[in-house]
Amino acid sequence: MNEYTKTEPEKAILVGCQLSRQTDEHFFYSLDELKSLTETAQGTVAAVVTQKRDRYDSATYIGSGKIEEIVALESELEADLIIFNGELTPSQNRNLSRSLSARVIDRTQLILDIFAIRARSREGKLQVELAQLEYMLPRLSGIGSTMSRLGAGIGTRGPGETKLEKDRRHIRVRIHELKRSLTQIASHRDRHRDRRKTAGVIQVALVGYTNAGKSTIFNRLTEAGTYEENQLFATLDPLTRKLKLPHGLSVLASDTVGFIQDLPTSLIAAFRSTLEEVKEADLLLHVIDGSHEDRVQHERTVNKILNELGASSIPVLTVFNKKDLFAEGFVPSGTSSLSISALHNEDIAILRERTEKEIMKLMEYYHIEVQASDGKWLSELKSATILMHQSFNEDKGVYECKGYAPKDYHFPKSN
Ligand SMILES: Nc1nc2c(ncn2[C@@H]2O[C@H](COP(=O)(O)OP(=O)(O)OP(=O)(O)O)[C@@H](O)[C@H]2O)c(=O)[nH]1
Repeated sequence: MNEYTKTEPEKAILVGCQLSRQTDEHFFYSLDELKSLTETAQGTVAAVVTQKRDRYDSATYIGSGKIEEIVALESELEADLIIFNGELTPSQNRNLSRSLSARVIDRTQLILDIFAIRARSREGKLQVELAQLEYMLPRLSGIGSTMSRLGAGIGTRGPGETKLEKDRRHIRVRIHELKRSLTQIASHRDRHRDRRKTAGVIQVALVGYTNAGKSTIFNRLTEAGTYEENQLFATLDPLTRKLKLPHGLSVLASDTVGFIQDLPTSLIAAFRSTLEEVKEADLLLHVIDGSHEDRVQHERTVNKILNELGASSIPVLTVFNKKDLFAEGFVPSGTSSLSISALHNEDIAILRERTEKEIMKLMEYYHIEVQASDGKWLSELKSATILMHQSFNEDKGVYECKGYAPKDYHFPKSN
């Protein structure tokens, strides 16, 4: 529960408009997704209304006959809000709000709302607030009082609602402030990223469709190794933590925002900097809810977004999660994949091992001898490489060490 959660779920009517150029598959998947998104935002779906058109009505998005149908439905079902499965222009929103008594929101506002509930890092929260305000600004005038501020239910919640003022001037000032803070956070993050790169720290990013279980896996993978005194790890965003691999090497793991189909453009822009982490990653763990009937579309959606981000060449380990809920007989295929349940410790251990194996593929095998007197070097190898094997060679008086090291790793000089 969070402070924006209402105890009574709001009743929503969903409205979809299928254009002639849109396939049934895409349209109904997108509508199904809108249903899940509504539920994620703690609403219930009371009815779904659809219409086929050649193009959206420029004044009201859908035709007047459909609006009358919705007017009748909203009073019959006592709906609290009408959610349109698209992006309404400011004037469409105004006109629809005049005809309908329930609150009108669109897909973008719904998604922004979910992001507002879920944003965890300070940067994420500020970005959602900025995207909400920028979306709201042109839609302010002439809208009923419930729409003119955040915090009035689904589609209106946000991390900064207490600071918001109704009037545009205040919003513009706040937008300016948010942009400044975000620039500072971004440059701070860039500096850290550079330091991490220079230090050769390997980075893993968890990506996946919303609700796939990324955060659950992330927390379990990293719980043993949160913050260390080590400077490199000390002041990171809370969504990047240390992940210790079975042979002792520590890498950095980042949790990312959940992906959604047709992510509104304003949000892609807002989250671009957070998603930079994805581009910088050496390995992606693509988490898929294997128990979800739409898992194939989910996987496609995520791959499409990765492609758009320019991250499609990064090696991926596909993690089919929620094995405990898989349909009978479902066995995911794919060479670089595994099935787990994030709720089972033994599966998390298997994932950790598998992640280490994938990271080894990015490294170079080494076999070296370390002088017995050179203990410092040995401990350096343990912490900076995957040291698979070490044994003492009595004849030579050296340790034989075998393992995998980052490609640009500089082996320390022996005494
Ligand atoms: N039964 C079952 N539930 C799981 C498993 N993994 C995660 N869950 C649940 O699935 C829900 C979503 O998990 P999260 O970890 O929040 O998912 P996420 O991918 O981070 O979601 P976003 O924040 O939307 O990106 C939570 O209720 C988890 O408890 C699993 O292996 N089995």
